[in-house]
Amino acid sequence: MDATGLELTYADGTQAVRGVDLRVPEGEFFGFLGPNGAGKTTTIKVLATLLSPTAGDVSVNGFDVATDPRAVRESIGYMAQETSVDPELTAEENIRFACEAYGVPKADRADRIADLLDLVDLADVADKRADEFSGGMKKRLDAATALVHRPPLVFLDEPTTGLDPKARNRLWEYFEDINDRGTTIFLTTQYLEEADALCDRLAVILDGEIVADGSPTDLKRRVGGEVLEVSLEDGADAHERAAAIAEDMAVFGDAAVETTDDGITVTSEAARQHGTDLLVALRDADLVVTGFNVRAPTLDDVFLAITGEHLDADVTDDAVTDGAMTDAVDGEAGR
Ligand SMILES: Nc1ncnc2c1ncn2[C@@H]1O[C@H](COP(=O)(O)OP(=O)(O)OP(=O)(O)O)[C@@H](O)[C@H]1O
Repeated sequence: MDATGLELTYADGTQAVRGVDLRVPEGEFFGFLGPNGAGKTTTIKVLATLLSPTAGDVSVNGFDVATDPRAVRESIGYMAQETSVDPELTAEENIRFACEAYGVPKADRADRIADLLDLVDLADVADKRADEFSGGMKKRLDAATALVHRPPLVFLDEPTTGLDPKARNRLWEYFEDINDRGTTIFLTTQYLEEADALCDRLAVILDGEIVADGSPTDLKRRVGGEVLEVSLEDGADAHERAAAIAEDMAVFGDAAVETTDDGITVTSEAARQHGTDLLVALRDADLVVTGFNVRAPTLDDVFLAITGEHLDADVTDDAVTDGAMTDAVDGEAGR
């Protein structure tokens, strides 16, 4: 898909997406990362023809969203943030219904349904009603219904939000599986770990604009160097003093220094080489170091470097607990 100068302003004047350029080649696992309200869903809805862009050119699978929206819709899968499974129907019936809606030829339906139930690991509960399913199972069923017409490109809008880590990991497997089979994936997420684990390439959106893009490795490299984590005794005052000392040390160049709950972090090319110099300087200032670690940057460091803020969407915060199905049925613990 290709978008140039994409803009979407809502009727109330909210400029949700402002001049976005995006190109996702065939076969890529692409991640669209950003905090709540950054413009991810708005962008995906334009790409899936659910909203008309206010400005810009967008083509999906070679079809223009403005002039050929029907062809676009027939050539994509779309998994919305809210699951679209019908709780009154069984897993199999939900997929059968999607087959009818997407016009899958009658002769192909039985095989297609069996394949998809297998793919999302719901074959054993094919005859159970979806209202008995856990949040993770409903999401997997939803993913299956988005794939019935074998689209070459699938849009997944925050598919794992609210799921516990185990349910989330199972969904990841299916996404990787369909990507391995050649399906292009456009995934929005606010989970850095998810983006890192799955995506070949990422774009970070903030306030409707793309502020960075590249592979997870590229983005981490751009942070520059490694991250030195120093834990300190005492409270915020000591952390501030330690941060000031690190900032004054010429060996760290223009390092990014941040205070944390435990102490400070220093991100610098010289983190490893001059870490001990920092420890000596802190000791000389009567600051007591209780821990010390040098690590590679994470995507959270990337986000911090770009935006000055952490993207702290913790996947376990609001883990889905609905659904009556037991772990024994689904094998999905920790709900
Ligand atoms: N129908 C609407 N009318 C007016 N403003 C809207 C509408 N839908 C979304 N917005 C606003 O547009 C901006 C982008 O929202 P969007 O839902 O695209 O963000 P998002 O990155 O998907 O966030 P989330 O993770 O919360 O879904 C936000 O400021 C949001 O409040």
